Amino acid sequence: MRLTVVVGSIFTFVLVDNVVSTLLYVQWSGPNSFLDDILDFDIRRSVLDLWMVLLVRSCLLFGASVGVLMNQQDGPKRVASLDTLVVLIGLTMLSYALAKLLIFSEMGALMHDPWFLSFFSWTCISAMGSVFFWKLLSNADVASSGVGERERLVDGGEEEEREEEGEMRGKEVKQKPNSGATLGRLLSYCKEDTGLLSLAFFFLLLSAVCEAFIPYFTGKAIDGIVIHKSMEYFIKPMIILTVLALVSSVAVGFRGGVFSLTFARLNIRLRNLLFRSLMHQEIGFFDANHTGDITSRLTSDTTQVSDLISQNVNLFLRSFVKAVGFFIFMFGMSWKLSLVTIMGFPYIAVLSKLYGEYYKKLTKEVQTSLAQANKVAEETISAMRTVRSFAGEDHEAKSYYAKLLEVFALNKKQAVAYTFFMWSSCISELALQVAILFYGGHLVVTDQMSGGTLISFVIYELELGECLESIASVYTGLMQGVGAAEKVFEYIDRKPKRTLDGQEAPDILQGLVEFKNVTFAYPTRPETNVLKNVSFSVQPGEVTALVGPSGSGKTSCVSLLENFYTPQNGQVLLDGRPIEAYQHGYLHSKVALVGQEPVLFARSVQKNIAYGLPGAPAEVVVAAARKANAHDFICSLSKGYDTGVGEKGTQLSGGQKQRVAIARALIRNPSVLILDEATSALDAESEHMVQQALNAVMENYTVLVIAHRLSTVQRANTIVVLDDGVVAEQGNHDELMDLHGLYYKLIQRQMLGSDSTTEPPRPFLELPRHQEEDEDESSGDENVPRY
Ligand SMILES: Nc1ncnc2c1ncn2[C@@H]1O[C@H](COP(=O)(O)OP(=O)(O)OP(=O)(O)O)[C@@H](O)[C@H]1O
Repeated sequence: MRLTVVVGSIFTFVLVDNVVSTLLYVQWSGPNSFLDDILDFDIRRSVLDLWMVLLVRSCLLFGASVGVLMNQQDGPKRVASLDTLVVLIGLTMLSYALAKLLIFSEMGALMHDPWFLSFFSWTCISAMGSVFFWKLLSNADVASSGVGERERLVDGGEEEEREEEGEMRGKEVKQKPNSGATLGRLLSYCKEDTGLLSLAFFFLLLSAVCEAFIPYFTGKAIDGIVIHKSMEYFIKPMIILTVLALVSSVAVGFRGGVFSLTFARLNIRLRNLLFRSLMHQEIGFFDANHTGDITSRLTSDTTQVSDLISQNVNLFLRSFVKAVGFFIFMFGMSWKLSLVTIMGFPYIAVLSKLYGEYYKKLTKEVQTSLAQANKVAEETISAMRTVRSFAGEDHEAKSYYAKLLEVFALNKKQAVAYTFFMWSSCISELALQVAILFYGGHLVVTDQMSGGTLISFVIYELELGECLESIASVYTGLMQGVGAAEKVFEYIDRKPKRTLDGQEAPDILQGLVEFKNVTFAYPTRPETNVLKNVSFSVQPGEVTALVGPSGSGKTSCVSLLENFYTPQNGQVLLDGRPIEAYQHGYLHSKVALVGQEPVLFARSVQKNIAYGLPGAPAEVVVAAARKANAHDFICSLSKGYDTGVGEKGTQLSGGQKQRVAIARALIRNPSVLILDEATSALDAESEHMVQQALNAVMENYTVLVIAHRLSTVQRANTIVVLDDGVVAEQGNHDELMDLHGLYYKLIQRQMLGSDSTTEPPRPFLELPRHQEEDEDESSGDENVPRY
């Protein structure tokens, strides 16, 4: 709402409040002058104090409104920061009015005076109204009020810039989620379980009603012995008590079981949604977020959500229904004592709210910190061989311990917060009990209540205290669950920055790849262009090689061709169409990649080869394996094609893995095959086996090959030399050698074995091309390819 409207409403409210309260006060005090009332003030007869309460709320609202009008930029924020204090003040005004009612009730006729009752009611309404208007002021729309528009525009502009910047850097721009909305959304995921939830609610009501009657009949049983001194009066309530206790126990069991079932289903739903959302995120998202963080949301956060929500919703409903039942009984027994009880509640509620919010903040921090620790553990364990080979065990253990200490520092904060919360909540409860006993004792002494009723009331009050304690702890637990849920929803709701919604799927694909003036920067490093105005093409049926020093951008070209990222400028075309115009599944069946370090899944060889093609016939798998020179070694494995390859394929050698990966690419019968350093990590024997497979493949496919070992690409139809993200040279081997440029230098360096980034060349690589050809011809080696 616009600030001017809010302030106008507040001024009107303050005016009306002053007029009405003063009129009611004057009506009550009659001919006595204001000064007499002050000088002769008696809390049991005067309502001057209620009028003073009016001054407090008027000053608060008036002062805050003027303050916000004078400082529209920060005013609403400052008002909002005092929200809880103002709620407390409002509650105190309300409690004071109730206390006044109780004091006047002691004076008999005074309480029934219509002017007093009107003044009392008006004070209660205005106390709540003040809190309402305060909230309105804290949320007022400063922007629309005209003044300060310029500042807002400047600020807004900056904000937009910051948002854009955030987007550019691949970071999320986060809005503070609303706890109520998150909880509502979680419950909406249980819609399908409405039947189960209704059943749980039925058992909940049944147990709560039974439990609500127990203190009442306990009081009856005590009255039977103390007042009636008769077994008959004692036994009857005892039998009812037993039946109530039995029914309530059975209902409690059913209720708990059904709730657990419902929330187990919620857990499954959340995980499923989250995993699906993750599967559709763009590759840049996985560059920017660590695997440990992501898996921690998928595992521990989702479990926390369902566990905490299940326990706490169960506890909250149970406590709430019981509390309502107890209240009804308590009001029936003594409205005066009930008012005393009511006065204490709001303070306990505010206390829990404050604690709950602080706890929620801490929980989020603990989870983030835990995810960091998990990240270290996961990274270390998955690279255990490297850690062992560098004797980094102790160092890694220390890093992990340091992360755990960070978690512990937060745990300490949680413990301190809990200690203070328990102190304050126990003390406030104790104060309430003392007040009840004190006032209850007075009521019994003045014959306004029987002793048995006081005992029942005290039992109810104790039970109510427990319910409220549960509700307070529920709030904390729920906030903890909501904190975890917000993190889960953040990923579920995340819209991928790149959608794979291309539709093209032509029947025939030539396999012509063109890079046209491509400039590209990774989303995590938007300021660094790793490819600059790169143009080259891969002709159908030919072998094109990408070479260049390490970090020159070869793999980045492959990533663009795989449609993992969008270039900032220029286009990557396949048969003349932009790569993103193709259907996702179609593109990856036509453009297949054998990566630097192929990743296999912990499944059988057969399933790895047929990955993404469920139901591929066995003979097709075998044919692909044969083409990849992998059939023989697969047959020699203990279970042949059904042999498991272990996590990431660790149970296979590097060369075997690579050949399975080649088979996985070939089974798709691709139009374009990308070989990214497919033999770089292999020993000579494995390389030979893989190279044999590749030689055969290269003759039959359009191939884009990247290799450090220049001998493997010398026979390519075209060699594109990249240098620091720029195409430095293009041509075939001879043309490039004649240029005496970068390619020539690379060849020279390799021949001399001085390129530190590569292995020393093997003997046959050292031969100049014509000599190599001569030797090839003379040796008649079938395996040396001619492209
Ligand atoms: N996911 C990424 N996020 C940010 N920067 C990246 C990412 N991958 C690579 N880079 C950077 O992009 C540049 C080009 O890397 P790229 O992997 O394409 O080079 P390359 O020529 O394939 O190198 P190599 O031969 O050593 O594999 C490098 O500076 C690298 O640091």
